[in-house]
Amino acid sequence: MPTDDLLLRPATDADLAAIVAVQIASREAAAMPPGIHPAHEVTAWLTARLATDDVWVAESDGVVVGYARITAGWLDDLYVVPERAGQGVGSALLDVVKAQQPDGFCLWVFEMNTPARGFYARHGLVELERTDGSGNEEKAPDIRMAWPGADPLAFYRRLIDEVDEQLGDLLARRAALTQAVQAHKGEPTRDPEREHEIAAALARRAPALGHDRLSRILQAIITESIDAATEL
Ligand SMILES: O=C(O)C(=O)C[C@]1(C(=O)O)C=C[C@@H](O)C=C1
Repeated sequence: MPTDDLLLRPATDADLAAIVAVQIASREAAAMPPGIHPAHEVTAWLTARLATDDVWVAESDGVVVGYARITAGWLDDLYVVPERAGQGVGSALLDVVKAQQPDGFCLWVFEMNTPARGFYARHGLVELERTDGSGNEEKAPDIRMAWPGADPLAFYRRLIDEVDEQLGDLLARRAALTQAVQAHKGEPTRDPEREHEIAAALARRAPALGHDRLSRILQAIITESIDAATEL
């Protein structure tokens, strides 16, 4: 069916039941881990989200066939009923999302969901980072993708600034711990075996960087932490 029959409009409270049904049907048919919330919990969740988030529906002949849910900088949900998959409904909704978030946005997609990953890649989204799934409810590996918007450099720099806020806090905490151990030892001493173990642990969390690079990064962090304490 062509997409010229589609009406794209902001959702209203009256769309709640339809949106819940779209999400459940779409998830069941998609290459995703099974939903872990029963319908009444999905309903409660989306009721609250409708009040706060920017939700758009795609309507065909008066029937909601897909929806997108947006929060600042994120596309949180994009679901299309299985009967209308591959017919441009998702693309039309994604165009709405791009128009609503011209400065770019991120989303999480399950690694196993290769059709969705291909769809997003075809629409200009890029892969940013991967997780082992330990941080999501389904415990399934996922991928953060991004559409970098009108000014990609500014978009990526904003994301770097967000991560560096956390990195700065972590470096301050780590330096304080190095300094505490060194103070306990009484004089600055290095323990290469211990540093090797730490680099190995870091490499398990950041395999793309690998042991040798992380070892050099760790060296710099420890050396600078010790130096900072001696300069106090
Ligand atoms: O564990 C120690 O012995 C420390 O002094 C701490 C620390 C670190 O900051 O992790 C610093 C220097 C050593 O070479 C090894 C590790």
